[in-house]
Amino acid sequence: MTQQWHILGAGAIGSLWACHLVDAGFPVKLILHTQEKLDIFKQKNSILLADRAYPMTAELADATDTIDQLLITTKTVDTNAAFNSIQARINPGARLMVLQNGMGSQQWVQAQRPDTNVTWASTTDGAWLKAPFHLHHAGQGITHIGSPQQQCLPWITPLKNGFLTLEEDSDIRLTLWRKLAINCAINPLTALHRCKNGALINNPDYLSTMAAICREVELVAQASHIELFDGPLIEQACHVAEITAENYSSMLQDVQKGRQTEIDSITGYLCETAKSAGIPVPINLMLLNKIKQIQTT
Ligand SMILES: NC(=O)C1=CN([C@@H]2O[C@H](COP(=O)(O)OP(=O)(O)OC[C@H]3O[C@@H](n4cnc5c(N)ncnc54)[C@H](OP(=O)(O)O)[C@@H]3O)[C@@H](O)[C@H]2O)C=CC1
Ligand SMILES: CC(C)(CO)C(=O)C(=O)O
Repeated sequence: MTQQWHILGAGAIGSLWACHLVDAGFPVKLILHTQEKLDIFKQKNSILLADRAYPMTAELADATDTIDQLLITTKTVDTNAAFNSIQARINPGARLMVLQNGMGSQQWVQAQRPDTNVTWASTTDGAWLKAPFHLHHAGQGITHIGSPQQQCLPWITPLKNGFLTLEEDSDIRLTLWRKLAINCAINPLTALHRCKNGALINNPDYLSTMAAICREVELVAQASHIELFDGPLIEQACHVAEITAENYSSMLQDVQKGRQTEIDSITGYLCETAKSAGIPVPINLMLLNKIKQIQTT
C-alpha cells in the first residue's frame, strides 16, 4: 500500500485535511472535477493556509493511477456522483475515510465497495475558502475517526502528526448521530426562516418547533438503540444555538448561495429511519419537504 492520500472533494474541509496530511508527512493528491479548477491549481501546485503553502499534486477523476487511501469530503449530495467517477481506480483493501456531516453516505460507500476498509469521521473544525486553494481555518476543533466494524485502527496514529486534533472514536456511529440530531434541530429551521442560529432560542415560535423536532429525533434515536445525550436533546440544541448564535448554519448558507443542501442526509436520513421503525415524524417530514421545495425554486 502506498503512503499517498487521494482527496475527493477539495473544498473547505478537504483542503484543510490536504494541508494537515502534508504537514503529517504524507504525499497528497487532490481529485478535482473540472479542468478549470485543475488549471487554477497548477498555477501554484499547493494550498495556501495562514501564509504557508502546502505542496501537493492534483488530477481529474479520469487519471489512471490507482487509489489506496482516499478521503471523501464532498458535500453529501455529491458523494454518489463523485465516488462513481473514481470507483474503478480504488484498489481492493484500500482505506476510505468518509468525513462529512449527516448519515447515509458512509453506509452507501461501504455498500459500494465491501472489499475496502471504510472509516467514518466527524469534525468540529470550521473552515472556508477565501478563494480556490486559499483556505481559512476558522475554528480549531476535533476530528473523531472510527469504524463501526473495527475497534483497532493503528494507521490513524501517524495521521496525528499534522496540525489538526484527531481522536480515535470507539462509537463513531453515536458521534455522528449526535451531530445529526443537532443538525436536524437547527439547520432546516434556520434555512426556512433565513435566520441566524441564535434566533431559534429568542423567538418563542421557533423554539417550540425546535422542541417538537427534538422530541421526534429522540424517539427515532431510541428505536435505533442510540442514547443521544444525558439530558434532553432540546437542551443540547439550545446550547449549540446559543454558542453559535451569530452563525448562519451551513444549510442556510447553501440556500442563500442557491446550492443543493445536505437535507437528505440530515432530516432525510432521520425520516427514512423513522419510516423503517414505524415512528411518525410529521414536523421533520414537513421541514424535509419545505427545504426540498426551496431548493427547486
Ligand atoms: N466547512 C466546514 O467548516 C465544515 C464542513 N463539514 C462537512 O464537511 C463536508 C464537506 O463540506 P465543505 O468542505 O464545507 O464543502 P465544500 O463545498 O467547501 O467542498 C466540497 C467540494 O467537493 C467538490 N466536489 C463536488 N462534486 C465533486 C466531484 N464529482 N468530484 C470531485 N470533487 C467534487 C466541490 O468542488 P466544486 O466547488 O468545484 O463544485 C467542493 O470543492 C460536508 O458534509 C459538511 O457538512 C463539517 C464540519 C465543518
Ligand atoms: C452546529 C451547526 C448548526 C452550527 O452552525 C452546524 O453544524 C451547521 O451549520 O451545519
